[in-house]
Amino acid sequence: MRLDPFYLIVDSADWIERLVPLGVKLVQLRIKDKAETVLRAEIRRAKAICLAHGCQLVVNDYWQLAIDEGCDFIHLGQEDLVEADLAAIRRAQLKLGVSTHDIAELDKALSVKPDYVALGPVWPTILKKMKWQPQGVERVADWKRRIGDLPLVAIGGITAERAPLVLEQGAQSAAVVTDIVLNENPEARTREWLAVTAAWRQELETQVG
Ligand SMILES: Cc1ncc(COP(=O)(O)OP(=O)(O)O)c(N)n1
Ligand SMILES: Cc1nc(C(=O)O)sc1CCOP(=O)(O)O
Ligand SMILES: [Mg+2]
Repeated sequence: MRLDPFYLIVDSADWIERLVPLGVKLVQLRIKDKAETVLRAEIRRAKAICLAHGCQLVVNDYWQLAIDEGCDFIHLGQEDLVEADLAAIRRAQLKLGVSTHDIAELDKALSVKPDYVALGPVWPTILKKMKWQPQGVERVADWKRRIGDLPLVAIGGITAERAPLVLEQGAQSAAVVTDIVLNENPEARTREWLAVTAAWRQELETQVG
């Protein structure tokens, strides 16, 4: 499986409506602390927008809602994995991305045969409080050596300027939240991300044919 080198993460279908039409091809809907009716409506809207724009939607955390709403890709962290019904996820043929922060978590992630592994935080992040020290770009290369052909996603403190650094170290995709959504011009910043990741996207298109 190939992932677009630019992995946008946002917390609403409004953001998806605003940024996906600019050419984003991989987006995660990461919503926290909302009622199920709201989550369902957001997932449904996000799915329709992504379908119209040829963008892969990844639903964070809510694997059951993703199945119910006919989505095909979820992201789960280590704590999410404890609760998740992996058999149901497999039966529904959902692709699965899993977060990792150390070797024990990587072993756990690999044991569930994910479709990608995410490593973070590569740099300090302001999005959420994390107990992990920044991993650094060398750790991205180390993770890639450990997981071989399995796609690697780098996350945490990534900016348009830093994205090439993780892609050069073997990450297939660089995930981003605040560098875009807190930018004074998110549309312009999204275009910058598309531009700085274009070489890796082109390589992907050549491989896919
Ligand atoms: C691509 C990607 N990587 C890591 C995460 C973090 O997942 P998790 O550890 O479950 O934390 P929350 O995002 O749910 O707070 C992610 N969402 N996406
Ligand atoms: C949601 C998330 N998960 C991480 C991990 O390391 O698992 S870092 C992170 C935050 C990413 O946001 P930003 O691009 O603003 O730093
Ligand atoms: Mg989670």
